[in-house]
Amino acid sequence: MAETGSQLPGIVVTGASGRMGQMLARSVLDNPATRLVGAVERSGSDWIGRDLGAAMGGSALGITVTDDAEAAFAGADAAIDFTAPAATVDFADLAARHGLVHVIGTTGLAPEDIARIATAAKQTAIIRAGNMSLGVNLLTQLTRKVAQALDEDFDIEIVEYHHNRKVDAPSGTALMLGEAAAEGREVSLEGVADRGRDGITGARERGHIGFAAIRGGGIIGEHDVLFASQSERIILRHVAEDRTVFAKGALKAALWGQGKAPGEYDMLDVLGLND
Ligand SMILES: NC(=O)C1=CN([C@@H]2O[C@H](COP(=O)(O)OP(=O)(O)OC[C@H]3O[C@@H](n4cnc5c(N)ncnc54)[C@H](OP(=O)(O)O)[C@@H]3O)[C@@H](O)[C@H]2O)C=CC1
Ligand SMILES: O=C(O)C1=N[C@H](C(=O)O)C[C@H](O)C1
Repeated sequence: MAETGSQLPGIVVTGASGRMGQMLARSVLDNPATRLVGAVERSGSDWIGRDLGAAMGGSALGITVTDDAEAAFAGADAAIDFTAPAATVDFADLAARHGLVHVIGTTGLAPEDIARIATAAKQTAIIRAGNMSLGVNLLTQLTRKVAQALDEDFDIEIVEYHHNRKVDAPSGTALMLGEAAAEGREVSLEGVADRGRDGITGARERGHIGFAAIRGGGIIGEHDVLFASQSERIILRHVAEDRTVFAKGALKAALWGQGKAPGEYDMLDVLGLND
């Protein structure tokens, strides 16, 4: 039976004034299978109290941007959250209390943030990924397979490129790719990651996985996984041409999560790429 407007999953977007927040709000509004039911910003933002559509430079939508996340979450089926770590852990608690699906795109989470999210996921479905695009999630699988096939004669280096407003490094995507490479090699990433080189570093250690972060202009997000031996190089590369790839994945996750048991999920679960 076709769903009527009020039965479609209602979605709240947090960080609504942000680069991803605006992209997500537009994607929810454009998707005939979803309803936008709330837009949350941090207290003090000059978007609070304004109509979201007008604040985004278009016509009014009848949705007022609020800092009352509690009220916004109470009436929703899912929250899509691309904000900042301190906000995301609070939103996870809130999602758990209201039993709504929490889709987390926020990166730069510390181990204690991830532990708090895991606690919240005992009460509701939480889907989290450092990159929600189909391409990057496929790339993690390829990276794992290539790392498995090659021995430590091949040095693995992950190079990420982002815009000059990005606040965390390595990117969430770079860490996903690093985890995939470490998994392929059957080692713990923590034990082999080189997350920044400066000065007299000594020669590269065999078996380590290196990370390098480039920040410049408006680069949306590009990632290279380099496998380099003395005589050949393989480079796996993903380029995000625009932010719709992330929003599309997040929306897919919000819909996929409806009716799922409490727990932690990732985009491989959503995309059916777990093998
Ligand atoms: N997983 C993925 O596929 C992707 C992940 N990201 C990640 O998403 C996050 C956001 O990226 P981006 O949109 O570029 O960043 P922006 O800085 O443009 O947006 C973040 C927004 O969150 C808001 N915010 C901060 N704290 C709160 C709070 N307590 N309550 C409500 N809103 C809050 C910010 O408000 P203010 O500016 O006023 O502080 C801002 O509007 C980053 O961690 C980024 O790495 C980005 C793209 C893809
Ligand atoms: O901050 C961004 O912009 C992005 N962040 C994510 C990350 O940290 O990998 C995903 C994407 O690359 C864009």
